[in-house]
Amino acid sequence: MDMLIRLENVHTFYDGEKNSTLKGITLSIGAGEMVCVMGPNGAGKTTLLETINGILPSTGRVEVFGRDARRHGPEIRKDIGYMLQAKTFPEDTPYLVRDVVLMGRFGKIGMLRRPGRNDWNAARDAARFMEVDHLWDRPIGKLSGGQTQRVLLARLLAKNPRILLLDEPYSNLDCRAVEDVSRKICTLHTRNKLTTVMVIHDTAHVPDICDRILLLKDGRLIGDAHPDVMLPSRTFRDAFAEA
Ligand SMILES: Nc1ncnc2c1ncn2[C@@H]1O[C@H](COP(=O)(O)OP(=O)(O)OP(=O)(O)O)[C@@H](O)[C@H]1O
Repeated sequence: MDMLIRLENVHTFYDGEKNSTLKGITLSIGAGEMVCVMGPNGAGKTTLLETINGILPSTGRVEVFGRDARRHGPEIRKDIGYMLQAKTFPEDTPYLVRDVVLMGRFGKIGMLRRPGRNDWNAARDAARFMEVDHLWDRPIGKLSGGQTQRVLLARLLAKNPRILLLDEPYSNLDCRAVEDVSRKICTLHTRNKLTTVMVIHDTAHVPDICDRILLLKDGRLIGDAHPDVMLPSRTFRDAFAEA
């Protein structure tokens, strides 16, 4: 399998912190894999996504698409769709759904060009796929949590990435919206042959097509296995027990 993401003995540091937040992480993620990252609060899950995205200082080796993620960050990020944790927009945010979806094209458009017809077409196709095209002219701040999440996924899709990094895409959603967004993520992953790394909290949110769960605790990778092996394991249960 072609390894798209490779970390070797990675320590990631936050500015001003003496100790590293990630502590010696080694892992590889192959093309087409769907990987869930789990672990208690503060384990380093978001930090792991940001390290893969090449935006935090780290030691060790971080390779994405076979290139050093810290040296080639901007080029690598053109092919990564990164969705931040629980984004909600204030009601008076001055953007319409179509503006937000089109933002997914900005990396391809560049600073000096205006969006062309193919950019609008890509945005519209993405909105259609995520079933938010009927919301096209609505202000982004006036949507429900599930609709907002689908618009943000449409923005990622408009970018046409090879890797998806999703930080808790299901937080703030009710059960129906979780099911709906989950189905969309899985279809997108499979249809576009993506490699997906997704932070989740709830074991009920592990998709059927998940290949592996990475278990983090205190900045260390303490487990890496198929959900059928990981979820019933003692390691998994103990990770969430109070220290
Ligand atoms: N900007 C920052 N500066 C310093 N420390 C940080 C910063 N961001 C996160 N941390 C610390 O790094 C550790 C890991 O945080 P991270 O957000 O990666 O955890 P997480 O597993 O995603 O947690 P959660 O489940 O609560 O979202 C925590 O101890 C946190 O306090």
